[in-house]
Amino acid sequence: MLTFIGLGLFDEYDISLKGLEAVKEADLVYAEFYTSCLMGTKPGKMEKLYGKKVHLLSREDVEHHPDWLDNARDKKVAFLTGGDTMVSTTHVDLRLRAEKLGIDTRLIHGASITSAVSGLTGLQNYRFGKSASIPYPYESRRGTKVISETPYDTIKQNSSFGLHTLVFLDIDKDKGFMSVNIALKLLLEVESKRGEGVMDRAVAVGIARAGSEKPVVKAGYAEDLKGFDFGKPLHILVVPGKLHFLEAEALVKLADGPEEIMENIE
Ligand SMILES: C[S@@+](CC[C@H](N)C(=O)[O-])C[C@H]1O[C@@H](n2cnc3c(N)ncnc32)[C@H](O)[C@@H]1O
Repeated sequence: MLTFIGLGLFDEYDISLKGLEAVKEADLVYAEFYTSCLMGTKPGKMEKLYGKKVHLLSREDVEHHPDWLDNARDKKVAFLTGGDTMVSTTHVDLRLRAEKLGIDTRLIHGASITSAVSGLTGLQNYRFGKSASIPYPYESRRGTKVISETPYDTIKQNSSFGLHTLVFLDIDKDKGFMSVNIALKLLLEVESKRGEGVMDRAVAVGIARAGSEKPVVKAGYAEDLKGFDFGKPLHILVVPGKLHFLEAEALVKLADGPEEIMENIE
């Protein structure tokens, strides 16, 4: 049996009781922290709470060579992931591989950043369009910096329908956790190249450390927000589209947004 368990958002206590029971009962416990991670804890603290050794898996172990899956043929295996295990991950592939090997699978859900963002900002979940991800720029073979324009295009398309865009930020082994500040700078660089008015007049909302005692939620014009100190990771960004009156009020009152946001009410 392979049990996918979402760990929630911030520390070892965010796991559900059902998840905790399943980890305690497991013969083997694996975890991946490259799609997301819990910044308020460490593997050692998790192991203490679970009373189990946690084997850390790389992207390679999960997506290309999941040899460890074989253990789930005759043992109870728990596979842990930050947030909800199936939200903005490709772990359905792992589940399908397991099922093809004749291994039974089940899911134990965890709180996800996708729902936390609606809760913290007041932006309604059903008014979001397609999500985007911002990767770190890379160097082309000619040695020039290449910035992905895909997130800019996704924001542009969602905005044309009045929809909000949730923007996931890169987690890179070498470069670290991308901040809201870097993400906004990259989007504004694309704006100055393309000049289509998607970001320069946009209000954005940055969120840091959802699930912690003191999450930071700050709304403002992209240009102003790019210098704001959001503190430690993880960070995520939202670019709102048209706003319902209550959403606009929440951004002003709960996210310290500029009063002009009220002009964006549909
Ligand atoms: C690829 S998504 C995976 C989402 C995860 N499976 C979930 O359900 O929450 C990971 C990205 O979401 C954002 N994120 C995840 N947890 C967060 C948190 N607690 N606070 C702020 N941003 C977070 C970061 O931008 C991070 O790089």
